[in-house]
Amino acid sequence: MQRHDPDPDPLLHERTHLSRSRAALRAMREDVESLDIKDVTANWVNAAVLQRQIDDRIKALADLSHTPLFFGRLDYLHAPGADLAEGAEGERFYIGRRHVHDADGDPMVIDWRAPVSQPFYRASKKDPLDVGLRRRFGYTGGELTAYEDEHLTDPTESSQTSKLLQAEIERPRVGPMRDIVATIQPEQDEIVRSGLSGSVCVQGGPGTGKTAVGLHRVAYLLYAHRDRLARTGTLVIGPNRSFLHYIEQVLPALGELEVKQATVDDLVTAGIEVRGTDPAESAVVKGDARMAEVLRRAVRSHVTTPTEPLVVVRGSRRWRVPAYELAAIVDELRARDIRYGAAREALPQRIAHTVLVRMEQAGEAPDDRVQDAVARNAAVKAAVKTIWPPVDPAKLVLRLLNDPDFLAAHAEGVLTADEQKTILSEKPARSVKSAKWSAADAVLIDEASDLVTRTHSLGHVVLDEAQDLSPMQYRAVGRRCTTGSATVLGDLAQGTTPWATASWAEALRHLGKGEAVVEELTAGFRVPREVIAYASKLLPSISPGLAPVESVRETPGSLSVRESSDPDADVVAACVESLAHEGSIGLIAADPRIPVLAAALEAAGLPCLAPGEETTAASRLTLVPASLAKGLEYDYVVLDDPATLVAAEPDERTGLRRLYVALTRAVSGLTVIHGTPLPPQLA
Ligand SMILES: Nc1ncnc2c1ncn2[C@@H]1O[C@H](COP(=O)(O)OP(=O)(O)OP(=O)(O)O)[C@@H](O)[C@H]1O
Repeated sequence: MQRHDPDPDPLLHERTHLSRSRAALRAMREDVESLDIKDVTANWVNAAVLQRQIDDRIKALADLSHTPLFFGRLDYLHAPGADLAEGAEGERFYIGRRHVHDADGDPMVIDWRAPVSQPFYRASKKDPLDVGLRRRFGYTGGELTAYEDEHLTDPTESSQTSKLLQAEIERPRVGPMRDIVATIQPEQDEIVRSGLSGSVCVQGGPGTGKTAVGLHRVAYLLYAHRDRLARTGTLVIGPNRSFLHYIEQVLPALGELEVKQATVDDLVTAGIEVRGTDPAESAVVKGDARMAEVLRRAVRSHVTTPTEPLVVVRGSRRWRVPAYELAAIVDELRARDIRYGAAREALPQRIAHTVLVRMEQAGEAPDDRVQDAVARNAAVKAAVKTIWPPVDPAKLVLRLLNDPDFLAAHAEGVLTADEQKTILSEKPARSVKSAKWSAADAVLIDEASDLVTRTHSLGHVVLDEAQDLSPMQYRAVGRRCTTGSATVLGDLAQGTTPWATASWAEALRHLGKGEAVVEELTAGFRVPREVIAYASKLLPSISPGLAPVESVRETPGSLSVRESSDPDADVVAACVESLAHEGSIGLIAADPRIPVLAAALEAAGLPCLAPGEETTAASRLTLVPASLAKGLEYDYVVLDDPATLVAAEPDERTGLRRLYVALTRAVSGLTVIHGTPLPPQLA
């Protein structure tokens, strides 16, 4: 494909640009390293802050030998508009992970997130976006070794799938998740670059790049709205620790070190310890959005209408506020859309104001200080304590779950009698401390806390594996981005909780982002065609109406399904067989099978890791309980008995969905070993 290029040795030319860019990056780093802040900072706090910023900047300017400085080049037909381009006078741009400039400030490498880089991801023969040539670079061990050209305006050149993209997708997966900056696809790029103000929801089957897209979107938003998001903060929410560990390197590799990660449980368990679990039926009711109304009523039930007048003594005078006037103040505060705690704080001032009016009517001239003093008066404080008492969210939830009458009073017409019975504790705890709180209880406490004091909202939240959240969990996440936006990622077919999301529209409503656009990703970058076709046989049973993923990869021989009369031995043998290949291996099994298989592997002298432990070239086999497989991937997967995996779940649909997740973790090959008959859907 080099026929259009007049350059006699393009590769040499590009390598020269690479080494010059590297030198320029080194010079940029040295500039920062040589900054002397002694003279510019007046105090040690400023010095420490500045030093930290400098250290971060130095880290961000590191030249990582295994991540190429640039991966693409765009030759524009015309110089892009000066307002758009980082280097408007040039027509050729090298696209990389970060911006690099030479001593004169001219760009050597353009950040992939800059507007001028966008055509690298979006330009096509149909719409070349003024790009004459798009070049992709291939690297081997940090060396630039190949390039691939597309002449977008040349009608004689036929479109082909990029071999470099293909190679990137097929590269063995050892270690944590990698970034995909070099190969983001057009439909993914649209999501990555959608604006900060709007929320986006992405429905996509296994391996369509939802997690990758969500993480790159954060990196993009931080680039495009750095100041705003530095103030308001960003957060990535994932299903569990091992998953978060798996993805934690992606953003730092893109130069973003400030993004926090958490599970939903992490967010809501501040101050209490989760030691209990709920049976499914009660967790479903506790996770139902109607609980928000029960809690709202319970919190507000603490407010009482005053029946006694209030008498404030100041000096020799007594000021009397009649009960009906106090009641009017309370009614007005009740009607306002403010938090319980905020209203409670406003109440003494309102009462004091009424007293002040009385004083003025009596010819006094009280000022603000008098109002403050009245608000702090013991009689006023005592009245406020009776009328609008403090509410402890955990105590409130404890009482709802322990006291049938209290629950009935607030759940009347909201929860049925049976539902109320379901969530009442069997062994009522005496105190918040001794209670065996469950994860669902923690979410209730979080909701109650928000009714009392507004939860702090972040600038942007990415919610991964969203399909597993209960409505109450969506609400908990939603209140952490009320003033910001969200990226919601999930797959309805992979929902394995009893309260799994059935429709995105409804989930987004619970999240408070009903206006979010739902996008769909359908191209699969992980699972080979044969394997995804096999797994997709489950779709009609687990998520009728969802289209199967279109794998971009043909890998003949990637699926092997074997019946076995000695499954433990055959599973071990399949692991040994997989280990003969390069890359990571995951042995996925029903959770109850894990101890047996761990023993079998040990007896065979095969050491294995737990999910979340990083695979390395030396230690590549992970034993994965099916319950933790979500979101993860392995080059080769050995799947232990599907029917057992299905049977380990509370119902068939959940079992088949869990199986769908397990069947879709493989990048290069899947071996299914079954000692019992396969579920009929797979037969
Ligand atoms: N454009 C791309 N170029 C290269 N690799 C990609 C691209 N998009 C996705 N991938 C790779 O495909 C794999 C699957 O991506 P990812 O884990 O983000 O998918 P997912 O939709 O979140 O899957 P799941 O539903 O199973 O959680 C990852 O290894 C990811 O790096």
